[in-house]
Amino acid sequence: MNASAESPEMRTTPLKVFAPASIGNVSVGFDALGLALAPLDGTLLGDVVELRPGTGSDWNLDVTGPFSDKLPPDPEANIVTACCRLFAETAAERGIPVAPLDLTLDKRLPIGSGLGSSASSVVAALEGLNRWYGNPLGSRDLFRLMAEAEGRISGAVHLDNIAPCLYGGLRLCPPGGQAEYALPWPARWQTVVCWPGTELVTREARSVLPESLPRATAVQHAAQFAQFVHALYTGKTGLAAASMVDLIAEPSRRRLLAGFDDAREALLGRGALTVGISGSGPTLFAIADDSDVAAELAAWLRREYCATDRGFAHVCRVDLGGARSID
Ligand SMILES: Nc1ncnc2c1ncn2[C@@H]1O[C@H](COP(=O)(O)OP(=O)(O)O)[C@@H](O)[C@H]1O
Ligand SMILES: N[C@@H](CCOP(=O)(O)O)C(=O)O
Repeated sequence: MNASAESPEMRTTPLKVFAPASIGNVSVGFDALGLALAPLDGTLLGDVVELRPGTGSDWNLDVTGPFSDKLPPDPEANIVTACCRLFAETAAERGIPVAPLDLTLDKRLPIGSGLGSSASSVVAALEGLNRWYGNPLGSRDLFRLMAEAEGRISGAVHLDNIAPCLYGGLRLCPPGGQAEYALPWPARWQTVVCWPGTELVTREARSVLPESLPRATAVQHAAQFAQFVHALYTGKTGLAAASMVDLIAEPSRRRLLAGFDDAREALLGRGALTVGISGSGPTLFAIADDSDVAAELAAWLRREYCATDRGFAHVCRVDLGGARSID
């Protein structure tokens, strides 16, 4: 923890908290597995929330950054303001009064991208608020608030972005509870993510999913999930990659992602170990165990999968730090 040494009442220096981008679902493990990402070139891929002493009687939010123009202009419609109010209510229920602050959201992740954009704002805001006030909420309560805030925006509570974004790494977060567990991730693997520059709102991408699945599909997914976890723990990276098959969301969602099928074929032909939809899309991810291959996949994606000049591709390692203070 990097909390400032100033006491909460006396704090005058701004506090900035960064929360990384994440892939929810790694093809296998729909709603139950998520991976935090850090671009190898040092790009800060995630949102930053800065907190300062309040200058008014209510919370005050400014939004800056490359994707600020895509957010609703009304601060009340921003999930960061909702997080402030949720935090204040929860603290008040525990007899801890909190004075409103001035905040700035540096919106660095595209909205509706499949990179856990709303989770990144939620985690940076709530982690920042808790640090600012001297950590009045325990980690379970804080995690619960983050889940609630993310659920409000994406249409369902799913922890597969919140957990990796907060704690880093690959996290297993069984739906329906608050538990989450760290899983190993192969050190040699590089994850290439490409956001094509278009938007796909999570709520809509969830609405195309089937309500129920055939028994054979459920059995196959459970087996593949178990095989994936076994392969990670035993270092069988080939088996792990082969287990990354999306039987739940991809069959319904791939038609929402222009060029996804062609991209997968091209990337597998260029040495990708596996290719999938990041979160609810339209970001695509591919895994490679060789730097040259990863760089070639990223170059191909920039050329062929990006649909607007705002799109990007990054070669990433796993982010093991999760949410953290930055200068
Ligand atoms: N700080 C924020 N970050 C991201 N989205 C926000 C934020 N505040 C409000 N929103 C709204 O929440 C919705 C998030 O859409 P969603 O598809 O869930 O994003 P993502 O999948 O990238 O997390 C959008 O309608 C967006 O306008
Ligand atoms: N498991 C969720 C993940 C959504 O991630 P996002 O980055 O698109 O918000 C899903 O697949 O719906």
